[in-house]
Amino acid sequence: MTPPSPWAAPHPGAPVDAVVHVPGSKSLTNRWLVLAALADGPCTIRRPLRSRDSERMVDALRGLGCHVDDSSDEVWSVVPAPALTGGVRLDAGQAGTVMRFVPPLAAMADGPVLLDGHETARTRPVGPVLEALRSLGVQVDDGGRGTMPFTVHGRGALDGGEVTIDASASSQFVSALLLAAARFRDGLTLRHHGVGVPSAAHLDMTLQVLEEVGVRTARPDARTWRVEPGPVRAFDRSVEPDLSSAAPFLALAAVTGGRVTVRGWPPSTTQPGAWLPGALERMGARCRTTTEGLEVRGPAPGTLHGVDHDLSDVGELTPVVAALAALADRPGRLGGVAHLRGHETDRLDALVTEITRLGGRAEETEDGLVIDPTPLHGAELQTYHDHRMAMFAAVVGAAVPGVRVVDVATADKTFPGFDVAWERAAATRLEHPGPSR
Ligand SMILES: O=C(O)C1=C[C@@H](OP(=O)(O)O)[C@@H](O)[C@H](O)C1
Ligand SMILES: C=C(OP(=O)(O)O)C(=O)O
Repeated sequence: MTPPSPWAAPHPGAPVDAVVHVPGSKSLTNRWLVLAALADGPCTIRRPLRSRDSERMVDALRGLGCHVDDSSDEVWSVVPAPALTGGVRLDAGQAGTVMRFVPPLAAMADGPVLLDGHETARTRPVGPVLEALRSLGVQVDDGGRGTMPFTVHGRGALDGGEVTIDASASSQFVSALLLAAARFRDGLTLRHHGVGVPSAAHLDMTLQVLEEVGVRTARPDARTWRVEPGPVRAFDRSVEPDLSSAAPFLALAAVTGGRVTVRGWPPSTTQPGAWLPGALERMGARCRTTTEGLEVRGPAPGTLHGVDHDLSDVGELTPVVAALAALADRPGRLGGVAHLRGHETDRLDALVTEITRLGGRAEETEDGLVIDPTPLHGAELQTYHDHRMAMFAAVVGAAVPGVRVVDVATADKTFPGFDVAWERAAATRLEHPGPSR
């Protein structure tokens, strides 16, 4: 059911005690889908994320001739096309993973592939991926903009070779090329020039999934990746819960002085969410792994510490971390995330605007934000078609009465039913609040 807009963000006013189950990882689901399209046989993806971003990837694969059976919520099967087919128009929606990961597949299709998306996605950068394909001999028509819409004129096959790009605006440029490169005749040597590549966690994830399907990769130096040519082995894989979708729920424990357990937290993972327990502990929360998952216990309300965070490896978590920073006991600096200006919205600008609307103090820096916590008041918050701005607003609303959220349903980019899961968690109460259980 579509939630009302504006949606009244629940304000528990007491410590919560929730056990939550979050949907599968967007980043892993869409990587497995891409690899399935390139695999040497039928593949099985268990516990996938079904959301706007993964639906756009499924549609793209079907458009390229793959058979995807997603009738079950538990298990999807993908039969790769004998040869990827062109002559198709694909819709990336708002999904960065679709607009960046699909062009290298399109380059191996047997005809033109037009990729377009949601109007907010038409300003997001794709240029370095398109330039890389051009330098590998593929014709790409993008009107010189480096954004959607564009047409990749598939050639059936690519020789691969050596390519240099500037991936400072998105790690997804690197992931896109690496994911497809084993199917290039000569594989790929990819070099980055420019300031650093953000989101190291997602790059590790790309190398990890490639290894799991038998693709040989190497990292000769910090700015170079090598993918050897070879088959992508057919696979049967389960998708981890999305730890970035779990982040607001962990924050709910932190800001209410309550307890939240996220079920199925993986013992080891390449997801950026692996960074969260350490960061929450530095802010005064306590985290431990139980038989159920990861449990976070928040400090007494009002005592969450403001600390500085380098988010360069885990930029996706910034909006939730910004909510925590705005509710902390002293200023905190969030750095390493200049590229968030090119996300679903300009997230640095959006966060400053919304924190200011709440009566708080925040400023943009060259590569992030400085947040100086002050007492906040209720307000109607905008979400800018950005799922993570909806999650930011929900976390603030858990600590500040009177927060209303415009278009909380936009969270369904990665978390369908976020509002219901949030209401349920926020309605729980810890029976014995206090420093220990
Ligand atoms: O590869 C991925 O799955 C992602 C990489 C990151 O992109 P950027 O490096 O553009 O931030 C992240 O923010 C995005 O949500 C998902
Ligand atoms: C930046 C994000 O998404 P995308 O995959 O569309 O880049 C995100 O999920 O925070």
